[in-house]
Amino acid sequence: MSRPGVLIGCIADDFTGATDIAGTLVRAGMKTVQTIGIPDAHDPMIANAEAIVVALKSRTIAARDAVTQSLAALDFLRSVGCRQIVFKYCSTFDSTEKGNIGPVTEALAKALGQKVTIAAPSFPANGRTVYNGHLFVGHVLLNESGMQNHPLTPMKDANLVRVLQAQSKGAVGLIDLSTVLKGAEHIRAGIEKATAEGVSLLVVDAISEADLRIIGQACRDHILITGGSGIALNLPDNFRASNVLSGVDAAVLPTIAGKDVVLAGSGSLRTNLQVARWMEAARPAYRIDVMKLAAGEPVVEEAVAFFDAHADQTVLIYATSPADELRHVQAAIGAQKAGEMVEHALGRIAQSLRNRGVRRFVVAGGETSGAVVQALDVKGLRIGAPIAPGVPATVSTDDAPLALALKSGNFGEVDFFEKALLALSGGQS
Ligand SMILES: Nc1ncnc2c1ncn2[C@@H]1O[C@H](COP(=O)(O)OP(=O)(O)OP(=O)(O)O)[C@@H](O)[C@H]1O
Ligand SMILES: O=C(O)[C@@H](O)C(=O)CO
Repeated sequence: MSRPGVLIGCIADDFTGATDIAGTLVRAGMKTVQTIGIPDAHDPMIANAEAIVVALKSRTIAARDAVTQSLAALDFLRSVGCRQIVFKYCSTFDSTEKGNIGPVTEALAKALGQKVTIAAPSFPANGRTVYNGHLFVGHVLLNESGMQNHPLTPMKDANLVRVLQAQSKGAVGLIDLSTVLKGAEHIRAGIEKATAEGVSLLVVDAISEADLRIIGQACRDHILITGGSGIALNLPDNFRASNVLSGVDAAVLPTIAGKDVVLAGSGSLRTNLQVARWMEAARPAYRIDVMKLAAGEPVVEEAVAFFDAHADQTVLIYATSPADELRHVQAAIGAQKAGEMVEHALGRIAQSLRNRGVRRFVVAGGETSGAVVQALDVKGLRIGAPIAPGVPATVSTDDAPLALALKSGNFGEVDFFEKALLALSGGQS
């Protein structure tokens, strides 16, 4: 069988979201590489890839910049021959007031000449389901799940048709669960009917992986699909059905020797619990005091000194704080500025620790992971086995490889940090 080249190209709006969908494609048997930003089309790291996930940090930037970056990623993916494009955003539909999911989807659809595009953020393995267009996290609506307090993208409305409509020029409609449950033909008919009625974006209900697989089948011929990582569950099978996948085991990574560290910049409820669990176990932890950081105090140097003082143990360095403390800091400094300062500090800390022999990084938070990975000048990631749903182990593609676990804020059980450290050191998680 001759190699078909790259089949699926994903544009992810943050780095942990990128590893999430890359992990899904790997588990489905696709040789997948994650690039940090847009690489050169001749970069050797993409040589044998069947899927490429371009990780952008475009979730919280201005909509026009997110559009420009996403179109550049699309150009790259098309230049290497991708047959299907997935725009991957958060399963909690994280968006700023002015976007960016609507503007980016519409720009990609226009560039690809696609009339109607689905939006399917469901991720049932992590409790995110969509029913009658409303996004639930576990048993509660999105806007009651803690996401209403998100530091950068507070989600105050669970009705995704309304949220997406507010961000989009075209009309937004819904393919509801009763249609999804009737099967792929009915979904296709629903999409055709909506298109005829002038709808160009369709939120699609899904409450199980089976639903997402059927939606994936129904959209087999869509050149652009958007959603959470769950929408990719069936895409490799669509290609497998046409016998164009190599079938090589995609998930074996080398073990990386060296020191390790946990860096947490997520403000999510789950990361707060994971940090609390670390403290309960009386493991060493340094808290980044954002007010001190803002006052120009040497917080980065202190964090590194703390690491040095605990050289024989694994250290957690965190800015994660409960919602009320976060609000206090944001009121004093501004949410955007506080976020950037914390990200910059964690990036500098990561650089110093790498110079001290750290080779394995567990990072919590999408924006935070973006900042850390960029500070470490990582260009690409090979994707390994899952540590938790949505979080695979990864190893960077450079000559001096690093092992990284990039965790979305709300992912992983309370003992995720311990599990990830074990998995990255070559143990079983
Ligand atoms: N104590 C703090 N005060 C103010 N801002 C903070 C604080 N701690 C973290 N931040 C900022 O909050 C933002 C958290 O976003 P990040 O994407 O890293 O985590 P998350 O939103 O929980 O995760 P995800 O996007 O993966 O769901 C970052 O910009 C981070 O720098
Ligand atoms: O879809 C998700 O929930 C994650 O991959 C993510 O993008 C969170 O930042």
